[in-house]
This record gives sequence, structure tokens and C-alpha cells, in this order.
Amino acid sequence: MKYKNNFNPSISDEVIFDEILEEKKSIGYYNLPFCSTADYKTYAKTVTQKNIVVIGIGGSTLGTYAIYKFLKHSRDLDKNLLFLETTDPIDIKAKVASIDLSDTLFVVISKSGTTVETIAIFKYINALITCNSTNTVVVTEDGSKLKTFAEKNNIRSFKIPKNVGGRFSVFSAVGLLPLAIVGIDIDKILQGAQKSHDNFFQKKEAYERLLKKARFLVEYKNSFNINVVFSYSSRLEGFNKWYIQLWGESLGKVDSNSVRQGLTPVGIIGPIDQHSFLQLVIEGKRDKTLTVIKVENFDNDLKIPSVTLDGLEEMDYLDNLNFSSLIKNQADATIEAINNLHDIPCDVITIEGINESAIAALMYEFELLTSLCGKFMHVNTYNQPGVESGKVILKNKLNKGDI
Ligand SMILES: O=P(O)(O)OC[C@H]1O[C@H](O)[C@H](O)[C@@H](O)[C@@H]1O
Repeated sequence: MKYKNNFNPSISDEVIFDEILEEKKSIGYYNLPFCSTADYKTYAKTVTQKNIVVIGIGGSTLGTYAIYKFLKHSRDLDKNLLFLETTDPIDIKAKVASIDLSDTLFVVISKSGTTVETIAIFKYINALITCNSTNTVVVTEDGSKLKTFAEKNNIRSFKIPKNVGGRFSVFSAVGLLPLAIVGIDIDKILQGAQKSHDNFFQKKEAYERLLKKARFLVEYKNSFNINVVFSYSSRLEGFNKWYIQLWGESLGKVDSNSVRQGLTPVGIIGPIDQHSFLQLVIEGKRDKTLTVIKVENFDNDLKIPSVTLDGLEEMDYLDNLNFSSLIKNQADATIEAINNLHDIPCDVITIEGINESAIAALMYEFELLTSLCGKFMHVNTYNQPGVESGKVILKNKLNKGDI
């Protein structure tokens, strides 16, 4: 008997890795962890305002918000950071009313420089206070109209490299500049991202782990299409939002064989959503994978006091328990409940603590995972034609006064 086959569609890890190495020569985000932070830190030292308002949307704000939200309560920051991103008029009015505009620095961030939401809000601010070199700084791509505006008004601008996409730009000026201004140690941020970079590219533990995960997610994408990130810390609420853009916009594409691809991101907060979404996971359709993110050390010893409540004596087993221990036990109980079912793919990421390095390492790993899934799926991970078409329609409607 002779035998031949041609059914080996799975690409080997080595081929995928080589393709990523090739891509690394032209896609800019991979090397951002090694860029100089000197200019951002120098500028940050000159900022005297108390309020820092980032005006931007999507990739221009989500990463910064993720890191700020994660660290905010664990660092002594003497400036407030706010984000003006939505066009909801009530939100804009309320946020603007909450700050002293004369003690505010506006950081206008837009890669394209002409995003409707961003410019609409910036125009609104311009009518309230003169935006000039003393209270405004811009982050944009070279050659954009926003850059022209900055030049014409002598406003300092920082560059988003052309080969860095918005949702992969958190370790560029997009994230590092506002974070440096509010007093976050951006060198430690980059060190965390470098750790993940080296761990993967030097083929250490992350190499096999990330390739295995990407391969699994893509091979089983038609059965388990929904990827639920179950974060056991409210500090990760911003990370969840950032993940949704990264995963959705990068992987929801038509592949090189004209087949529609995509993995559906869901981001939820463990201790809260285990009282809602978890029911769907446990008893609902088997179409979800779960990634539980736990924090090892909250650096916080808030305790449940030994207080007996009349009629609730049976709850006294909670007495003297640290909340950090409670939340970890909640995560472990959820993981055990899932694993007992034996038919829901689940992985657990434990980050060491609420610090710069931990969040940056986590984010860089998710960027790598996204790139790997994109390679396995044969899609262009870095464009977003679907979103662009809506933008064009909106601009045309507004231009024609068709509203
Ligand atoms: O940074 P900007 O050019 O203003 O773009 C902001 C956002 O706009 C669009 O909606 C894109 O889909 C996003 O990928 C991008 O992050």
C-alpha cells in the first residue's frame, strides 16, 4: 500500500515565528519598548497644570486609560487625568464642568489627525478657552492636518510613527506622554513590555505558551468563537476595554482566501460579573473560551472586620478575612467550577501586582497574541477597513448637511 496526503493545513510554530520576525521589520509596535523616553520626560517636567485632559478616541486613548486606571490608586499622583472621547453631550458638559479650564493641559491625540469625535470635542474646548502653546500639546502622525494645526499655532507636537497602528500604540507617545505628565514611571512601563518582548523573541517560556494559545484559539474558532477575559480586579476595567478594540479590530477581517474571520472579545470584571455573565458560561452554549486574570498581590490589607450582625451570624466565617484574599478565592472558585465541567477551555494569567511592569507586560503579551492569531488566520491584523467605511459615510453626511 502506498499513501500520500495533502491535509496538513496547520502552519508550524517555526513558520509562524519566522513570519512574525519578518513582520517585525515593518510593523512598528514590536520595537516600541526599546524607544527613548527622554523627550516625554523632559516635556512632562515643564507641565504646571493640575488637570490633564486627553482628547482622543479608540487607539488614541484606550491603552493610556488601561494603564492609568490600573495604577491610579496605587501611586501618589498629583495631577488628574481625564479623557474626553465620547460625543455624548451630557458627558462632555459634565467632565468640562468638573475642572478648572485655566489649570488644564489639553493633550490632543489622533493618528490620522481628522477623527470627527476628537476634532469636534477639540473645537468645543477652543470655544471655551484659547488653546495655544501654553495649554495644548498634540500627538499625531507626520503630515496630518492636526500636525499642520500644531505648527501654525506653535504648539508642541509628538509623533506617532507611521508604522504603528492606533490600537498598538500604547508604548509610543500616545500612551507614554500623558502617563509621564501625570507622574507615572514610564521607564518601568517599558521595562515590563521589554520583559514580554524578550520572553517571546528569545524563545523562552512565552514563545511556546503564546503560540500554543493562538493555535488553539484559531483551530477551534468555529466552536469556541467568543473569548471572554474575566479580570479579577476592577483595576483591569480599562484593560478589558483596550482588549476589546485590539482583538475585535485586528482579527475581524476577510482573510486571504476571502473567508470571513474573527474572534469575539468579551471583557468582564470577575467579582461582579460572576453574579451575572457566569451563568451563561456555565450552562449556556459551549462557544466560549475563558481567560481568567488574577492579581497575586494587591498591596492592600483592607479587612472584613469581626462584626457580628444580628440575624446574620452564619456569615461570621467572613470575619478577619482580607478583601484581597476574598477576591482571589472568588477567582479560584470560578476556575474550579469551570474546570469541573471539563468542556470549557480556560487559561489563567496571574500578574504579580498592581505595578507598571505587570500591566505593561500583560498588554505587550496580548499584542503579541493578537499578531500570532492574525498570522494563523491569514488576515491583515493592522488595518480596519470596516470601521473606515462608516467614517467616510459620516463625513459625507455631515459635509452635505444631510442630518
Ligand atoms: O487616532 P485616530 O486617527 O484619531 O483614530 C482613532 C480610532 O479611529 C477609528 O475608529 C479606528 O477604527 C481606530 O482604530 C482608531 O484608534
